[in-house]
Amino acid sequence: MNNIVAGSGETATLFPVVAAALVDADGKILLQRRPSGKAHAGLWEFPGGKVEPGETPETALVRELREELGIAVAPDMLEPAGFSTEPLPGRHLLLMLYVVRGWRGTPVALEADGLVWRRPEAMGDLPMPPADPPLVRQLRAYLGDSVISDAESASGTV
Ligand SMILES: Nc1nc2c([nH]c(=O)n2[C@@H]2O[C@H](COP(=O)(O)OP(=O)(O)OP(=O)(O)O)[C@@H](O)[C@H]2O)c(=O)[nH]1
Repeated sequence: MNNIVAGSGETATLFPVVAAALVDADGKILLQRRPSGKAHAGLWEFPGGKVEPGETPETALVRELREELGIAVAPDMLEPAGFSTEPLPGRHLLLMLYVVRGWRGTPVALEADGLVWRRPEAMGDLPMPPADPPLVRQLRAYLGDSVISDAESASGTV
């Protein structure tokens, strides 16, 4: 079920990963630094991780945010906001990004090397894994659109 046909004609195993863009009251997004000893060590990423067998993307992300940051997120607070794909050795990454605007608790780096809050337009100077720049572009478009539609609904034009 999980095998896809890669462009070369070979098959690759799909590797589903979920990630969150936590948005604070100033419109800043939380990024975490991957620890040494892991793939992409030292790079900045959206918190999240693998979808384990038997999990939905949403249950996986709720679990990862609890494990990595110590926060509680209700599944209905996860807004699908974009995706990216990237070939990896022996498998193919499918990285799904959700916007999260509400959670309980204060994020703490329980697994990462550090945390930083950045506006999406200011993320360019942080080194990120190759799959992430497309997500940042989609995030900027998504948040820009939702800011516009929030303003329109507040002014009664929608
Ligand atoms: N959470 C997260 N993972 C990302 C991002 N971008 C990206 O390429 N990834 C990749 O997606 C995978 C995430 O899985 P993971 O964090 O659970 O895997 P891991 O290898 O660190 O953990 P493991 O030690 O349990 O195997 C890694 O290969 C990671 O490099 C991102 O923005 N957020």
